[in-house]
Amino acid sequence: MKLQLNDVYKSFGDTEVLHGISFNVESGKALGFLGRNGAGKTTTIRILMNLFKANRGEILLDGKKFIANEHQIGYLPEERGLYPKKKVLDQVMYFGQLRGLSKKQAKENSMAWLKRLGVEMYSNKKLETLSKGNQQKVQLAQTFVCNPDIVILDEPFSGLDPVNSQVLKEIIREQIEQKKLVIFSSHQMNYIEEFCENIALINEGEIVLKGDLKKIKRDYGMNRLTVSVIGQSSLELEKIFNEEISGIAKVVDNKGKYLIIELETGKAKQDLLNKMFQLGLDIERFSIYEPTLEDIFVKKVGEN
Ligand SMILES: Nc1ncnc2c1ncn2[C@@H]1O[C@H](COP(=O)(O)OP(=O)(O)OP(=O)(O)O)[C@@H](O)[C@H]1O
Repeated sequence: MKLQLNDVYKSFGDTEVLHGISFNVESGKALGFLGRNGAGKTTTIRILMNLFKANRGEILLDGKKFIANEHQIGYLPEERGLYPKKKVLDQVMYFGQLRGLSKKQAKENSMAWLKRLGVEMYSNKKLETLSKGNQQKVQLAQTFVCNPDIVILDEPFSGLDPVNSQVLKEIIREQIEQKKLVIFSSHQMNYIEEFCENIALINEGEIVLKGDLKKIKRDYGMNRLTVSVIGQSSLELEKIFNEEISGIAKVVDNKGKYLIIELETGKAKQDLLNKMFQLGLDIERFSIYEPTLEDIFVKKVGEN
């Protein structure tokens, strides 16, 4: 399956918040959808879910108009939508039935998911009596109860302790392996790096970066190296770079234990190595720099 958003616009009153965004999601390759607070992620997801109507643009699934109600979608919204006074099993089942499962199937699936998420012992308790993390797990059971083909997770790890995060990680990995179409929105970059082959970065209602995360990292790392030497602090080494190596490379960041440097245009790694040997520097570290997603995020949308 391939989901395509093409040139989607959305305004609230006179304020346009999405200015023509486009990106694709393919099954089996999770998409990390990220951006700063207020960038437009939730609005985009709500448009996908048909909770908001776009002013312009189209959403296609395998080339045909995408109508959310015609598909099994597991949506974990940012604002959690459960009933505090209702019993846990009843509300997960209710949602399953709402999505077309028979009562029997809904009960079976609900119990299986509550068990998988380690909250089956609360099935007859009112939701409001559960801890925040356990309520989150019930919400996750609801997300998966109808065995969705499309899974949209907005900050799914919020409130989960490390053990429960591990359980959820396994579930998400499974969903990806089962070739589900997964959209994962989070401010926690480490999770996006862990699961997502592709990313779409939205800033102030525009997609400013998208595509294969590995390739994006390679492109961002281009011409950058991490360097340290034995017997010199990173501050001392920074000074040497500024004073004696400036035509070959410049320091872009001092990480304390090492420097991130960028080769000047037309200069190669070998030029820098030669110069460092010439200066008698005892090289400890000299490797291609691979930026983290957080580095890329801050660089791309960190200003202002
Ligand atoms: N119902 C609404 N009415 C008016 N403006 C809205 C509405 N929903 C969202 N907005 C505005 O649209 C913009 C995008 O908001 P959105 O919730 O999509 O951001 P987000 O990327 O999900 O942010 P966060 O990471 O904080 O959840 C914001 O300026 C927000 O104030």
